[in-house]
Amino acid sequence: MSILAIAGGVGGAKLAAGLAAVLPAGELTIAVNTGDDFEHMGLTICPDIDSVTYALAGMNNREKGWGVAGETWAFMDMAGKLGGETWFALGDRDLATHVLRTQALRGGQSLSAVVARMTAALGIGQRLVPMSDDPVRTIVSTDEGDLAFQDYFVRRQCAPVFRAIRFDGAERAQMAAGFAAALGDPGLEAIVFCPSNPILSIAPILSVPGVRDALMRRRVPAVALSPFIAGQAIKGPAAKIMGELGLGTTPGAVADQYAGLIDGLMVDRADAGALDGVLVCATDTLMRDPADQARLAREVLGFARKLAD
Ligand SMILES: O=c1nc2n(C[C@H](O)[C@H](O)[C@H](O)CO)c3cc(O)ccc3cc-2c(=O)[nH]1
Repeated sequence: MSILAIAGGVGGAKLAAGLAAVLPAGELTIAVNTGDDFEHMGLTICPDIDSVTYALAGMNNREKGWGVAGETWAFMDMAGKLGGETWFALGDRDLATHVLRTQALRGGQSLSAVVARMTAALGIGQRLVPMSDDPVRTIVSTDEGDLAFQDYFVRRQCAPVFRAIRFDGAERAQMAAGFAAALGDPGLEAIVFCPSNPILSIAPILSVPGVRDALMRRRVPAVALSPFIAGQAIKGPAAKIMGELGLGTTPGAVADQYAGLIDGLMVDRADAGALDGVLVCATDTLMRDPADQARLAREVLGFARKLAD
């Protein structure tokens, strides 16, 4: 039996780590957003893949939600002294990931191959796959014009008003083989949308040709975990963006983002209440530590299995 999780970075990584901890090794595939990826200081940075990787390896920085725990910043300090860019912080340990990945990609390896090798090296027993091996780049249209994703998210701290989003390269991108294999796995038991930002993190995955169709045609239950508690995002700009788009942050607004793609929505107890078209399950959705992540992962899987009955 197998489970497919669909995840962005910070919020997604926590549930992904919980699922990885409670499922037997090899039974979980996590398909991860690469729309946030970019070239910076000559390196290919894949923030969501790295956030999920570090979380599954138990080496993530829990306060920041990205990067490595116990990080040092000598490289950034020196780069700043030399007049280099410092708005996007690359820690010394994290830097090794970007350098080795860039070297492998330039040597002709696919992103999938690089991710498989690095996750294995860090002792991760579940499959982590990029949504695609082809470049897809998220562009945010704002009141100040179009911004590349990290310019909007990190450099401008999401301050410009969000108007629209597009995923450059998506129309030419192919689903990564490992993602397609998980979607087509006859032993697939359930699909889980992690509590990532539906607009910034999940929409790019759905923009890859074939992904939405395959999810619509699923024969197994699909559940999403809402990233909101009482209208507020646990971390990040999801509430601001959903507000600026006039969508709101209610469970209904989340369910609308996944219309036709989910059978159940897990929400916090603060948001309990029935919805049309999807079954709702209310629980404590805040993940403070690995124990919460594992508990919530078990509850999400239990909910999905109940939907299959
Ligand atoms: O807010 C920040 N996020 C940083 N992130 C996080 C990242 O840009 C976003 O959280 C995601 O793209 C959104 O999911 C990094 C991620 C990496 O993998 C490597 C370096 C960074 C650096 C920053 C940073 O300086 N500031």
